[in-house]
Amino acid sequence: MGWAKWAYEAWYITTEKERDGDYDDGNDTKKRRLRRKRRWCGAALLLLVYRGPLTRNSNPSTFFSIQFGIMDSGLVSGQRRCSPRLKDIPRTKRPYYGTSPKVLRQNANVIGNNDVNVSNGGLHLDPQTPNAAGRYSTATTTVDDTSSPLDYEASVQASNHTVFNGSNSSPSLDRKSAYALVKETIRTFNTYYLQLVQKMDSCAEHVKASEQFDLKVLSKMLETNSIMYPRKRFGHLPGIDIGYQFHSRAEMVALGFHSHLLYDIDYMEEYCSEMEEYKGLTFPLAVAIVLSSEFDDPQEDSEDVIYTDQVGHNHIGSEKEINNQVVFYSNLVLKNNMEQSVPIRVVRGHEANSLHRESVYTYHGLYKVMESWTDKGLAGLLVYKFRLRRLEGQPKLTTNQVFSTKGDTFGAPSKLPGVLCMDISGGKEEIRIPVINLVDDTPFVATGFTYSRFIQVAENVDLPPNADGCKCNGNCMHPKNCACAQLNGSKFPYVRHNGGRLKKAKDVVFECGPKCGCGPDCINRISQRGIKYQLEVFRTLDKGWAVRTKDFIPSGAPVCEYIGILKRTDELDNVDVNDYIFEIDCLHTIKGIEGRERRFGAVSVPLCDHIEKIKDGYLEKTPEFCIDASTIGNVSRYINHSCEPNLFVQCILSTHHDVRLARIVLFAAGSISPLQELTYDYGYQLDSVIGRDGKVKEQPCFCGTQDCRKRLY
Ligand SMILES: C[S@@+](CC[C@H](N)C(=O)[O-])C[C@H]1O[C@@H](n2cnc3c(N)ncnc32)[C@H](O)[C@@H]1O
Repeated sequence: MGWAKWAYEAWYITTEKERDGDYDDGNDTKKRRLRRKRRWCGAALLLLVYRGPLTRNSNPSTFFSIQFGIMDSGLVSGQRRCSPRLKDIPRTKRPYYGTSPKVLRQNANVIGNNDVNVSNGGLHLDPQTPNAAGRYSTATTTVDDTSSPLDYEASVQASNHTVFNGSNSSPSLDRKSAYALVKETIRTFNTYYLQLVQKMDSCAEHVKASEQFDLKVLSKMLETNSIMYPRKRFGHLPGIDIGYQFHSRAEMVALGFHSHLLYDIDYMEEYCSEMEEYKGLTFPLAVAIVLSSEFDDPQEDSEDVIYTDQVGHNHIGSEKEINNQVVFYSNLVLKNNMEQSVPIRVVRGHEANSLHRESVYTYHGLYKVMESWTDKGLAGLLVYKFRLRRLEGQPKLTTNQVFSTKGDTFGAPSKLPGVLCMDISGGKEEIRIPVINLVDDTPFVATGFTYSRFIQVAENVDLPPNADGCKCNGNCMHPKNCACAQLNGSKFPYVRHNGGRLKKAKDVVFECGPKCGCGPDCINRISQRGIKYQLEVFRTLDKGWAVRTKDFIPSGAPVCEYIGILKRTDELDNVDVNDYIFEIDCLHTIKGIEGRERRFGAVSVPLCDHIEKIKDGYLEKTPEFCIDASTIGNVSRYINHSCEPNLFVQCILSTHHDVRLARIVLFAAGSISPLQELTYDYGYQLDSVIGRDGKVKEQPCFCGTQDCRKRLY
């Protein structure tokens, strides 16, 4: 560990120094030396992190390459939880609520799913294992037995329906496991990240330290066997479809999609040619390539890209000496891919132009290296260029994905086509919320509805008095001294990062309130600051109005509170249809009353004494109170349901401590890219909605996700 510490510190210090401008004296040699030093330190650290074999390459730009360690693949049957709400749904169709990645991985193995193939050396060409990857590979061998096992063009054609047409095919267990596992892996990554951020929260410049955090988080993921694809493999990775967006290079490493934080090309080394499944192939061979934002590619939307190694030259010999490029590592790798027709996963990165987002990387699909040639690069020196062409038969990226990839979110509302209202809040929110309809002629009618930022309370509801608060001054700093933090298990539930993020969903979050000594900037008041992301109400084809974000939203960030009139639920008994009711069922979900489940996965959080004391028998089957947003509300009334949502519901107590009247705040369940629709799980029990005629009402669900339960209620 001494080595790791040395490498980490050296890497950290050099990065800091460069950021602080310590080397910014116009001395290029000094800068180059610094970068090289940092690269060495980073590589050494990564090497230690991955604990894999070290191979020495002649090109300093790819001096070390990293192989993931092999994981064990013990066959242990994973259990899926089942509540009464889900009892009628076949086991394979039940929604996924966040079992640990480990259990999912075990499930994948138990069902013969080779999605996460950790035991056979990483290649998935076994015709006995029918999974997305298996079908793909099997198709290759059966379509044309004489073709190379890596003739991906044939396999793409043959497996079009199973691999690519996700939206049209019914969800299969293997696909579901892979998608769920991707989500869970990213969630684990975010959780570790936020835990680390919290540890560092007292450090002033922590916000900028994301690269160092990434390394630590990835090392923790390796320790806990949480990397989704720990072995490198060719072709598509199940669960990661074309158009999938990574929010950092580290996310790609966490998933095992591309295992370098720094280099463009991820490749398999020479020793792989000794493996049975790769017999006859010449290595090194690239598996994935990241075309970064600096990458100058004039043909952005074409099917071809021209790639030149970012380093561009071999820095062999003295520091100042820059040689012509020779066909070695990154170039050799691509040449090998070209000569053997082995396609490469291509990811394209773009700098963000919106709040809190650094970059986004979109998976564009499999590309084949078509040709290579030499050209004049910097100072007239020789560089190798490669033309990569997208394999045919792969779906095109949607407009949203392309826009999002470019960090472009359609510009100012006034310039947008189809704008029906410039600001639904009428100036009440700090950021305007436009309403847009690009799909049909439906006008936006807001008669009978008043926008409000704050909850209104019905006359027959008595709010409890404000609870005694903490005695902190200014900002609450030390959880041990803060009475509110103590209610949260002696920890602050939030970290300051990106304007405040909830570390993980809890049964209830106790925030500081009116009687607390702290001010509005206190870390324990994150949900009280109103909407800070650019949201947009838009028309959908089948779900009416919906809400999407124009900004990147980091996981755990508060998005909006469900606003409306706080009412007694029994008042609604005579109402026929009201689509805008939110039952405050915090206690019911915590205690599993009437089959209600905890809302955000199986995250086990200790119940605080206060809630523990409430006896189950005391609770009505239906929550006593609800928030009715039919006549008064905010943007959250337009947020639709999804069976795989990107928001989660968090109960929050910030004035009184009566959980039956808790505030309902929606938080980002993962990183949310611009232009994604915002959704949460309404959590209806099936057959729980009865019409006036006494018959069970059914509402089909159009969320369109892989694991859709098909009914809203
Ligand atoms: C709170 S409102 C959401 C906003 C609503 N779409 C609108 O146009 O005002 C809830 C209603 O939206 C529709 N809805 C929401 N999510 C849906 C989904 N996944 N599938 C079908 N309809 C949905 C249902 O009619 C539901 O009762």
